[in-house]
Amino acid sequence: MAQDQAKRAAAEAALEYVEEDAVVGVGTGSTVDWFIDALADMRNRIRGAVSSSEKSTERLRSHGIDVLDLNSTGRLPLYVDGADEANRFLQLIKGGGGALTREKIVASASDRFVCVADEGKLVDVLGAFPLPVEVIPMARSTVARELVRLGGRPELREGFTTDNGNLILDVYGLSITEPLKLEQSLNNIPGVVTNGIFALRPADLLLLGGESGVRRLTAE
Ligand SMILES: O=C(CO)[C@H](O)[C@H](O)COP(=O)(O)O
Repeated sequence: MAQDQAKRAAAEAALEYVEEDAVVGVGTGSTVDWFIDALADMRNRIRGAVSSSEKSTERLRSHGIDVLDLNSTGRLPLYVDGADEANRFLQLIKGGGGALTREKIVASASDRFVCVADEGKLVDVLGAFPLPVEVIPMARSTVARELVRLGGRPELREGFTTDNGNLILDVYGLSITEPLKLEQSLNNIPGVVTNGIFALRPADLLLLGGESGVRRLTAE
């Protein structure tokens, strides 16, 4: 099964978790694009969506789905998003698309986080995928030096600005054996807005598309 079809199958399987009349939290990325396209068929049965990026907002609106402000919705019953890597505790690396900050905000405001991905995203140890870190522009160098001190090799994502007007450092060479601890340490570096480890708020359910259909994983 091609990777794209695996993503599509996982994304469409997430529809069954969408409740009538709900506001749905929507992530960002190619897998989520499939979810948005599928959600379009339910647009008259949901109240709308809270989006995690300008890109997803545009796609939601193109399907006639209302995009609501998180400040006016309160907590959300469901957040659906992709991942760059997931381990068996459903801790994730996210931010390949650079939307990690808003993704983390919407995930933390949601009662249930359903992560949709192709099975190639499941790993034993997080970190083969370079860890995205969103930084305030003036802190780029100081944060980069601190990331080197922690054992990583940060690289500026050239020509990229986040929806929040910040930069992304992609950190290579980290073997993330203690995701919770590293997420918290990175949060403490002045100038770091968000890091792409989702361990403080992991996914609740992982839908993995692959050859044999869609596997449903909950945390071990
Ligand atoms: O975190 C993300 C965007 O910031 C995406 O969810 C992640 O990069 C996965 O993307 P895709 O579904 O295209 O493989």
